[in-house]
Amino acid sequence: MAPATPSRKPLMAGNWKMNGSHLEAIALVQKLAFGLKEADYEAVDVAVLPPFTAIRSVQTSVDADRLQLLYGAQDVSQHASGAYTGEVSGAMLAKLGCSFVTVGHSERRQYHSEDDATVNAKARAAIANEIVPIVCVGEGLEVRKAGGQVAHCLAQVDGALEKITAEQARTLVIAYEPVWAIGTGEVATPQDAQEVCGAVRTRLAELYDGGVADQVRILYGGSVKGANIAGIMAQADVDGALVGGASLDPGEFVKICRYRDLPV
Ligand SMILES: O=C[C@H](O)COP(=O)(O)O
Repeated sequence: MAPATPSRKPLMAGNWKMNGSHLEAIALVQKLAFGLKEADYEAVDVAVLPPFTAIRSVQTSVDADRLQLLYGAQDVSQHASGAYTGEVSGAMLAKLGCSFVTVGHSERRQYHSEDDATVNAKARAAIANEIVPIVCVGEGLEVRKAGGQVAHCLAQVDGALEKITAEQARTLVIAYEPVWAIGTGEVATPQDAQEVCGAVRTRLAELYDGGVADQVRILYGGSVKGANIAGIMAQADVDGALVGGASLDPGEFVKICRYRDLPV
């Protein structure tokens, strides 16, 4: 199912990371389906990003119950097919109905040495299969302490978007995830999130045009939960969240999707 994205409909994407069996994934989807109402889906796109082993089960649950829940993967091979042991291609993910795939997550950059060229190749592999890449950028603590967060993230954006056309860029999602705020309980302030997300949008206008910049959804990620989402979503250039730990708790994730009801 293609995500509905007219005029930057907010997107809440739950990155489950390496958690849960396919059976636990089904249970989690069922709980989310029970918690999320029609009005929620009208207000926001909601997506889950299970581990590869659970995507087929999520697809079956979504199809069987005709859920409006979108789903995707956490990684994609830069190659189309062939002798790449352990890798999963964009075509395979497309066949499973994936709408999204994260590329360039800091955990892939850090633990699998993925550089901007690899992130770019993966983003293009996703696009070639009509899957929307969620391109992740973000600075580590040292860069943040030195005040280099904007330059660092913009360089990652430039690298990730090489050879991606304006037409392709329109549907992109970019996620700003300061590495020091991932899974640490340290949340960037709403102003920190806006500073980088706003700079990314300006860069999109420079790389492409204002129309593209207006359409691309820019998410914040890093220790997002019900208690802080409303303030983050109040920022002009934040269009949603990439949620890790809190997305494994269906009650908390539903609360995040209903950020409009929460105090800023
Ligand atoms: O992809 C999600 C991010 O890495 C954030 O994870 P977190 O919400 O557990 O901090």
